[in-house]
Amino acid sequence: MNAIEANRLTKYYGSLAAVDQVSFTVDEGEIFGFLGPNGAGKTTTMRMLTGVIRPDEGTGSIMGYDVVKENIRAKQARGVVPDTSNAYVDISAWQNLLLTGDLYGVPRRLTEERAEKLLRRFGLYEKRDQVVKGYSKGMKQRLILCMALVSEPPILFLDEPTSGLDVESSRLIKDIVREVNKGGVTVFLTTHNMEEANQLCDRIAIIRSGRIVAVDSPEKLKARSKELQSIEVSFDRPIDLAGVPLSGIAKTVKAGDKYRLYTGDPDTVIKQLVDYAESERLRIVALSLLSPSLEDVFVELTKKEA
Ligand SMILES: Nc1ncnc2c1ncn2[C@@H]1O[C@H](COP(=O)(O)OP(=O)(O)OP(=O)(O)O)[C@@H](O)[C@H]1O
Repeated sequence: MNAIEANRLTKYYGSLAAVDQVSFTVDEGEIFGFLGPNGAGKTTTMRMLTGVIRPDEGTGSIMGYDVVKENIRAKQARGVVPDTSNAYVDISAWQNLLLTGDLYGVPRRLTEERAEKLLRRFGLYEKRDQVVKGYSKGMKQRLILCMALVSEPPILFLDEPTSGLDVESSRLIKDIVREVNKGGVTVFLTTHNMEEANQLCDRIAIIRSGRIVAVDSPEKLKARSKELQSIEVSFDRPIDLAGVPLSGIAKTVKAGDKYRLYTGDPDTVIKQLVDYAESERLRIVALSLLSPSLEDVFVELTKKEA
């Protein structure tokens, strides 16, 4: 059984198809990333899968439960960290967790046990009785993650979980996502942070203007774009490499004192660079072959057609 299934999910806002026939499946135990630029439709997709809004077309399911027709069962199977805080700010972290436990029908003693464990793991236990209003952004985000986990759901949804957080909170959240995943929880997360997707995800769906343009593992996505290999080179004195006729180059980019040459044929380009340096009596200070970063692939795939 798939942990998550989206089948031609579609949502319109007026005439805009914010999400347009989006289909994918997430296996149990996977960390699945939904990566796309601002306004691509990530949050809208997640809201349909988490029962906040209804799809106009298509279906979604969580552990086999239809997100519309069997919403209660689907809800029991997922914990959600939404894009805006769902914690009550006038009560304490502890009270927020008890409320969430009640909402999911978890027996009170079990909620208390889990709440204590979670708050300790998230470094919030000492502050558990403080009202949430006084929490920093990072503390609030950690609390929201605790709330999403208190029902011990098999699936965890996170919308931009580390966006705008300090390095420490962000790292803690990533560590915990990995940890709960090791414990068997399937994770679906949206992000526009390529490095985060690269570090965390088993597979990534790239979404652009409401449509999925690729679904694959980070490494396979990188391998797909061989022509996005590049050579970084710098010489001992400044030269205008863009004016030098080198063959086999798709694009030349100057970055600081270095040049980055994109090519599908690094061998030929490196030989030409060496010849050029010799004829001009230049010393090559640095030369490296870079495989495409996820960012390169992302930029390529999310480029709007002219
Ligand atoms: N409630 C709404 N009413 C009208 N338009 C909306 C609404 N919610 C989203 N949109 C539009 O739908 C498109 C997709 O938005 P969505 O929030 O899903 O994108 P996103 O990928 O999550 O982007 P971001 O990273 O900026 O949150 C955007 O063009 C957005 O302006």
